[in-house]
Amino acid sequence: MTDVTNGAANHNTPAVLVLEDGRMFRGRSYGAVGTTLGEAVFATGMTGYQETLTDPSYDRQIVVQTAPHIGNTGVNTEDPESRRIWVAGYVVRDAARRPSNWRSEGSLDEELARQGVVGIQGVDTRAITRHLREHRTMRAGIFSGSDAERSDKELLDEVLGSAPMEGSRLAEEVSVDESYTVEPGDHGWEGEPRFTIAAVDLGIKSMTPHRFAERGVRVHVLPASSTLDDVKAVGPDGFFMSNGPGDPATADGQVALLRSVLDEKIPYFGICFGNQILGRALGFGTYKLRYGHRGINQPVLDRRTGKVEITSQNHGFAVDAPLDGPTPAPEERYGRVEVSHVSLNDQVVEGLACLDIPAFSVQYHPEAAAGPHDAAYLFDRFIDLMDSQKTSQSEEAK
Ligand SMILES: NC(=O)CC[C@H](N)C(=O)O
Repeated sequence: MTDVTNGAANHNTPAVLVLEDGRMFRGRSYGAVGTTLGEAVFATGMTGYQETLTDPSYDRQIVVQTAPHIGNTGVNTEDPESRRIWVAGYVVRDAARRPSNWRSEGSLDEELARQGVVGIQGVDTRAITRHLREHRTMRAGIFSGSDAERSDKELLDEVLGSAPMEGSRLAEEVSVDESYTVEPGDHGWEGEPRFTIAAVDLGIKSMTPHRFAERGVRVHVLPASSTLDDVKAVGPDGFFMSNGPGDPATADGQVALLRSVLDEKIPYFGICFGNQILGRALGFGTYKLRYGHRGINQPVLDRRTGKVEITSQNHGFAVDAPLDGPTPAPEERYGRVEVSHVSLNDQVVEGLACLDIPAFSVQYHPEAAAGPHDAAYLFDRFIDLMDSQKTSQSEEAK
């Protein structure tokens, strides 16, 4: 929830970050002035703040940047990953006073103010991060201007009255209302599209359809509430579910949709929320991590190849699946499944691969915006999966 009471920030305007356990960090306003509430999380990316801010998976989250200097390259119109900034609030140590970059079209401070995003600067982000890491991510508020002058108790009560992330259903809030198509020809692909997929937007980042399109895949992006008929209407060779905000335990509609798609033997690839939905469709549970994984420097082991990837991540929940070997999926009709990828920081499940149906997913972000490109091979793996499914279906038809 954001309540902006007056205009752009003046850098001497007081601001305070209040955590739900009563810890307070006083600083100065950044971006819009007013009040905002959300879940405080930390992100460890050294670069790519525009991609972070515009990632719809950050809806309702107050993002603390561990990189101390933010805003130095300004903002441009090329890097956003969606139509707007989604973070509920923004916490930085040292905000750049003046942007300097050949692509810069304006200052981050002004852009945050223009979009009504309340932030705070001049706080000890290292101390905040350590606190969240030791205690867990928690509800928080940023209060600036006259709102920062209210009593500590009033501010804390407001934070304690806000909704927790557990149980939040947010994908519908950030998804598109109308479907649209991303054409390979608009992304450098020459010739006819090779495949067509239906991609459900649960908070999709624009780089994801781009990565498909540049490989010759036509992408029909569909709203979060789409049905099996909507999916089949585009004649898909494959099905995709995107990243997105909120608690995967609330995504019953999408779990039911994915099950019906898997029952049709349409190849599936999921990213992040799409990985959690595959986990649930197979019958596993999900749970909230203590402080999550957010940043563009997260090491993951591909257990099939033994290779380590440095990945971009943004998740607060994870799939609860057994790490040892292929196991039968709790939903028996889907056969065996294995945890294909695992976090090298804490052994959290980072990928699932089905052995008896054409479906796999990862918890991290191979679209790499921002972030390293190590995991781009996953888009090719999905193309190979669609290819072999098409071949085996045409052989069956003979
Ligand atoms: N980026 C994502 O898709 C995040 C998925 C889910 N909202 C989580 O926090 O774990």
